[in-house]
Amino acid sequence: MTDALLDIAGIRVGYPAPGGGTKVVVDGLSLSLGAGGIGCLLGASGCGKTTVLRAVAGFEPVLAGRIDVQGQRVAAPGLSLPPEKRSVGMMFQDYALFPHMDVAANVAFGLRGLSRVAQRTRVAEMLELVGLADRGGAYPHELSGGQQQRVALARALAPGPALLLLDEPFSNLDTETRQQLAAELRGLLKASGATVLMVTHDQSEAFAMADRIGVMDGGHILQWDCAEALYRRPLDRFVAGFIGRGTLVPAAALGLGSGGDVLLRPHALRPDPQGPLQAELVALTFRGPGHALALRLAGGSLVEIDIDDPDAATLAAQPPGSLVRLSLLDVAPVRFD
Ligand SMILES: Nc1ncnc2c1ncn2[C@@H]1O[C@H](COP(=O)(O)OP(=O)(O)OP(=O)(O)O)[C@@H](O)[C@H]1O
Repeated sequence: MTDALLDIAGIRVGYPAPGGGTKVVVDGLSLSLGAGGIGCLLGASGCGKTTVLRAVAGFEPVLAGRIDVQGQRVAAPGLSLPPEKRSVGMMFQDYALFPHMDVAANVAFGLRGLSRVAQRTRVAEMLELVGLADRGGAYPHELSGGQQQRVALARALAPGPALLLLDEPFSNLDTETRQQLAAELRGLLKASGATVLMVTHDQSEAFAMADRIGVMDGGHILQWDCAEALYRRPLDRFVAGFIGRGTLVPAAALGLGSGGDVLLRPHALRPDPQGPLQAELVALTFRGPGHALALRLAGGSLVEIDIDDPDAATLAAQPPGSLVRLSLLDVAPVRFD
């Protein structure tokens, strides 16, 4: 055992297959989170993110591997502690607030073991934490989506779980509210001291929320790292393509020797009349702010780079098909064999 608050080692999780047997959807997955850390599983729909949360919460057994919470084994083959014995709280995609209960009663829902006075104190603390101290008497339909989400968070945190699981916490909110709330929710979670494992398919949410992110594909974590490391030092081609904007191009197309492919980020190349590289101009598009320049490199790779307004003004006079000279700014680009 380690001193991590959540330690998942090599879990396999599956569902009954229609024709009999088991369809394995998570395999050989490991991660570990220290107390107070926020971890996030990031991946496309169907890659197994929710299944991992369900296994940690105690709704799905593990077929191999183990899960420890606070040093206690909660899941292993043949062992599955019931959800209520795991000290794990969960906030689901749709919040599922009780519509006929006011905010205070919703938050008190998981506190039935406490005295009335203790319940009232804890509810007040939680509503204070999420900035809704004066809304305890309101009903869910009287609140905005963002406020409802904060009530759901207060309800999930109220019993003081060692670990909080958040499944797509922003899925009900419009894009603008999401951006604003991701940073706010991170602040609330950090203030609460909770250890959190969340899932999302949205990279900007993962970046805004998490200390560590696991990029998932096909039931595996390909890389478990901080946002910056995923962007700057992706360990494999899938992560390189999935995180941030960028294109893998043959090293030779950028005048770099010894083969393989290079990850070209949008700021890695810039127009430069004295530059050593040459590419064909495909299109110049105003993005607001800045411009995107689509280019065809030697060998045929199509790439898009971001350029400054002065460079765009110079290139605006050049027709598609003309040649553009370039220099490579990224002196040590990420390479794959
Ligand atoms: N109860 C179930 N029975 C059978 N198969 C299931 C069940 N739940 C999920 N699956 C399958 O397991 C795979 C992983 O699903 P999961 O919900 O974990 O993915 P996800 O990454 O969370 O996707 P999403 O973002 O769409 O929720 C999918 O192929 C899904 O169809």
